[in-house]
Amino acid sequence: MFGLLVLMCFGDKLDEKKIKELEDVQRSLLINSRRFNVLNFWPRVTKFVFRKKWQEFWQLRNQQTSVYMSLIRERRTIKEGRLSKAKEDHDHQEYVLAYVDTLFDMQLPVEKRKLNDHEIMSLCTEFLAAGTDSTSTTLQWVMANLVKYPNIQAKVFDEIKGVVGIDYKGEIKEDDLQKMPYLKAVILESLRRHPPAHFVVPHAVTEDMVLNGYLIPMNASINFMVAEMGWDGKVWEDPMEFKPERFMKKKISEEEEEEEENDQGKVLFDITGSKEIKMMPFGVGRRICPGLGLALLHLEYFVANLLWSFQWKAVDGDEINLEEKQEFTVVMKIPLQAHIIPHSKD
Ligand code: HEM
Repeated sequence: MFGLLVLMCFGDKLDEKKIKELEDVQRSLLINSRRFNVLNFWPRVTKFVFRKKWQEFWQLRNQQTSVYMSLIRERRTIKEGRLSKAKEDHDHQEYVLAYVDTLFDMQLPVEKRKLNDHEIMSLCTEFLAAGTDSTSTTLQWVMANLVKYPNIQAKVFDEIKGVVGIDYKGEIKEDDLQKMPYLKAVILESLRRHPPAHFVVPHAVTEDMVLNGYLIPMNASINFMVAEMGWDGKVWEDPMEFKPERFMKKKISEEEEEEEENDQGKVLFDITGSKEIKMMPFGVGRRICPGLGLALLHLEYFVANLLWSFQWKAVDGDEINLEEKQEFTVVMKIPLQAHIIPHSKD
């Protein structure tokens, strides 16, 4: 997942060694983020009290800056080179835009200036940190449930088979995924039952306000019980059960409205919460996760291809344990172990 996002962030011409360096420094910062949190309080004082911790922090931070800066500069040179070559050759060969390219061109509307390299680094760090663990943790939860419930796994496999045909030996493509509502329902059910973030990023209001009779003071840190919302028995039937069917539109009788016919068997759920909020694994409103569409696409793509290539089985005598553990995201306490057996499609 990290490799894929690095590719989307910095484009295709990357040195493997640099990707590895980037991964190492990003992981160290993530793992140590809770330890370093204390440095946010009274930096003037903690500079002396936690001198060693500050040194450690700055060492990692300098390492991070050096790796990111060289990647940013390299990409800028590649971009400028390719664009001027394309002009010279009147060559309209497609240039695949990377996330960082969009930042080079961005103009801040109020300050009327471009982003500097440190701001670009900060946004690239956010892109990689926010998108990697959240998606890979969710993927692990989805696969764990598919191993635990072989009947659900078989249903997804049958759906894929129905779309591509049993003789198909290639990769499941993005267009095929649009025709797999049950697969989408499995992913939504996993996000409801095992959201990788049990809270969103803290929010605040810019002036005092009263909501449902409660005073929300200006600048108070506000958060939402994301996991509890998805497990609320007043909203969800058997909330702790893994039932993807709850996201499928119920089949209706033939006599019912003809216009509803097209919706039968489809997933009809608004994950953005624009009409009502029954769960919010990506947050809702203005600060909703901007990677939502990308995350769902990646999850559907990986799950479909992992199931199309292999049958996933529990290791003999092993119960799939769905206990949770808080790391950067909420992960499986005992990571998934499974036997994978290639499907014979001959
Ligand atoms: C299953 C995968 C993911 C989940 C569950 C998830 C969840 C979330 C949540 C709960 C928030 C905070 C929303 C709030 O504060 O109200 C968030 C923010 C964010 N996410 Fe995701 N995310 C996922 C994947 C991704 C991906 C793939 C990317 C980009 C590559 C991404 C980029 C971001 C960014 C940049 C923010 C901060 C937005 C802001 O500050 O306004 N996320 N995400």
